[in-house]
Amino acid sequence: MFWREREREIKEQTGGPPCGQVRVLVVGDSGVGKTSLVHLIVKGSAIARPNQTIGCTVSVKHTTYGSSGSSSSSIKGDAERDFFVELWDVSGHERYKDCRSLFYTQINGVIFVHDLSQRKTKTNLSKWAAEVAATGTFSAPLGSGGPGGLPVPYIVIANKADIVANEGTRGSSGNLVDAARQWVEKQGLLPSSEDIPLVEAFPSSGGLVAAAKEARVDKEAVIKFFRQLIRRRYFSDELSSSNSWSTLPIQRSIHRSADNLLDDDDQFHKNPSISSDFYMSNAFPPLPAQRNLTPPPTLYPQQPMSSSISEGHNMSNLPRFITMNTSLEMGNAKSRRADINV
Ligand SMILES: Nc1nc2c(ncn2[C@@H]2O[C@H](COP(=O)(O)OP(=O)(O)OP(=O)(O)O)[C@@H](O)[C@H]2O)c(=O)[nH]1
Repeated sequence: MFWREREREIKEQTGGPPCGQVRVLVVGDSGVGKTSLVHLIVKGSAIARPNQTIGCTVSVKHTTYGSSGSSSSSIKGDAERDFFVELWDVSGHERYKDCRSLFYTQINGVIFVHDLSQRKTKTNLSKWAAEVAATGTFSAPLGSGGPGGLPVPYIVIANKADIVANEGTRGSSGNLVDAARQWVEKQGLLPSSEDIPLVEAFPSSGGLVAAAKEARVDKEAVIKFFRQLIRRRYFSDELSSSNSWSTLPIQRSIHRSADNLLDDDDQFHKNPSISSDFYMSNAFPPLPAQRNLTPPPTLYPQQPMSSSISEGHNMSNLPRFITMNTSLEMGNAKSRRADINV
């Protein structure tokens, strides 16, 4: 009783939950590089010989989110809060096909991974999307479904660009995100280049391994995706107040079917100069928080805190992604990893 009271007092003083968590599913065919990608995201380094994932491995990326430097006199406006991004790396092996939906619970977002040197792995993403959509449960679902009816934000990562480059295939810039973006563009989901965040930090040549060697982790793409999920789950009032959603090509996105993911194409190779972005998720308006499913367990319940961010930003003019204060850069955040073989 005492602790509950104390917890409530702290929340009142700080204006919201001091920490939270979002769950991201990482799916794609076996061998496309999901584990390698997760390792790069979480550790910022390459993994030499990743073991084939057995069932599912959960890694945790620590990040902070908040509005430091706000002019607000309240503690609330200045507080940065801890968030934990759970990356559920689900084995792509067929042997787990019948049971892997066990891991599709309370999902906030999905990372689809395919191998640029194996076209089939890209076309198969539609199956993954449909499977997750059909058998998963979702936290903070969107109003309408994306590919296969997937009701949460997602990104697509085209991996192994180095192989494609080595094989002499007419390729993109070698940037994984470039490739993914071009694919997204082909789907007609990106309204204009001005909405595209910078992704220079993402592997600009070579694959994950090369990127990891140089300790380059995307701070402007993958991390923004995570922040978006955090915002959706914990700061949903902000999203509602932002009109940025409504400027997006909602119609086209909402009516996409799983088949769209099946479109095998050469788009990865057609416009190598375009920088990247692959947040299809932004094409959907957010739902009010009350429509969320039961959220995954966190230390503190969801509590929208619109004022903590809006001080520092003109919410009505937000780009699709909030430009975060430099103090929130992921490079400053400690990352920890806790692998749990489920
Ligand atoms: N050349 C190259 N190889 C990569 C890259 N990313 C991953 N690999 C290799 O691809 C192989 C499979 O990588 P994993 O990360 O285990 O693939 P996975 O998708 O997790 O596979 P499952 O656990 O079977 O689902 C490993 O040998 C990696 O070293 C890349 O960007 N370039």
